Amino acid sequence: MPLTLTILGAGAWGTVLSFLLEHNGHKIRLWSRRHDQSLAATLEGCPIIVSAVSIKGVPALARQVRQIGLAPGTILVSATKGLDGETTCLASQIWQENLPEHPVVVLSGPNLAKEIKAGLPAATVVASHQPDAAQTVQQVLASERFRVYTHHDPLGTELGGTLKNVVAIAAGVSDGLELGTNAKSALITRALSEFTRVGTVLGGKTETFFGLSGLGDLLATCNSPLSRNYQVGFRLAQGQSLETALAEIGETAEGVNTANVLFDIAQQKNISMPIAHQVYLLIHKKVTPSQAVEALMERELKPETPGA
Ligand SMILES: NC(=O)C1=CN([C@@H]2O[C@H](COP(=O)(O)OP(=O)(O)OC[C@H]3O[C@@H](n4cnc5c(N)ncnc54)[C@H](O)[C@@H]3O)[C@@H](O)[C@H]2O)C=CC1
Ligand SMILES: O=C(CO)COP(=O)(O)O
Repeated sequence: MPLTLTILGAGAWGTVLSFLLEHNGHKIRLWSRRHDQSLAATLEGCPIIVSAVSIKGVPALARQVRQIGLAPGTILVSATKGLDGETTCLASQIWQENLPEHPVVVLSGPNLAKEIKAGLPAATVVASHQPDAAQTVQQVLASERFRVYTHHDPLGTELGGTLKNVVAIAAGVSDGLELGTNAKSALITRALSEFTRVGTVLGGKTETFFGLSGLGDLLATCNSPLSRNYQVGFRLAQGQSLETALAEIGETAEGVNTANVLFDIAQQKNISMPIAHQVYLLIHKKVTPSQAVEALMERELKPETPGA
């Protein structure tokens, strides 16, 4: 049955999600902070609200939506991949705190917006503690060009999509320095162990990090110049400053903020995150790209323990 749905955030991802939903026959109200639109009117009567704003916009927007109020049963879908700098919370946690009575569904997967916009096939995950809500979103969003899987681990699903952005910066550095395929394979594999380690401490399930929203998204973003986070790393390796790289990319690269928040989390919880640590040092100009590689290669020798 065709529905009227709201998408909050008219950036690259919000726009492509609206194309996918319109393709399935649904009517879309696309809200942007830049347009003179009433948020209350945009939300009214919509059974599903999709948020695709950058993490920095989520806390204020979630408070606004709470003040307006939603009809009982309205589902909130969070498509943001980031960590809030102030609270270290994920976007879905911010939404759930503000909308405690409403089902929250996390949407995350290897989903480079430009490929999906071009009509290329892709798959994603919708995860929630409320399986009915995840199934509803699956039915509404799935099509012959966008395969949607449900999942029961929203925290792990969202962490996979969020943590891989930091690794994508490192992968961009690796390619920018022309370190070759062996180096990048090692980087991606060790990074998967690293983010499984922090992800499970934060409450995600180990197996989730080996699925579409973990390994899947890691492979997509670490191997595609379409990834803005990869582009940040690539440009840093070519000698651009972070400020120039971000300005030229022009869209959100969540990995930069995530590296900062992750550094605080790793310190607080005493978790070893060597790759994320070097990314943090690099974006703060404490090491050069070559020094970051050297530091990773010269760490104390140890046995390999995949996934840990
Ligand atoms: N572009 C992609 O391929 C994908 C992006 N994502 C995630 O979706 C989120 C949005 O990314 P994009 O649309 O690509 O970025 P974008 O830079 O194209 O758009 C960002 C959106 O967030 C809004 N926004 C930014 N700061 C805000 C603030 N302070 N208050 C309110 N709204 C604010 C902007 O107005 C815009 O609508 C990010 O978390 C990203 O990681 C997830 C999957 C794929
Ligand atoms: O999350 C994404 C693909 O799944 C988009 O990656 P970037 O934000 O690095 O472009």
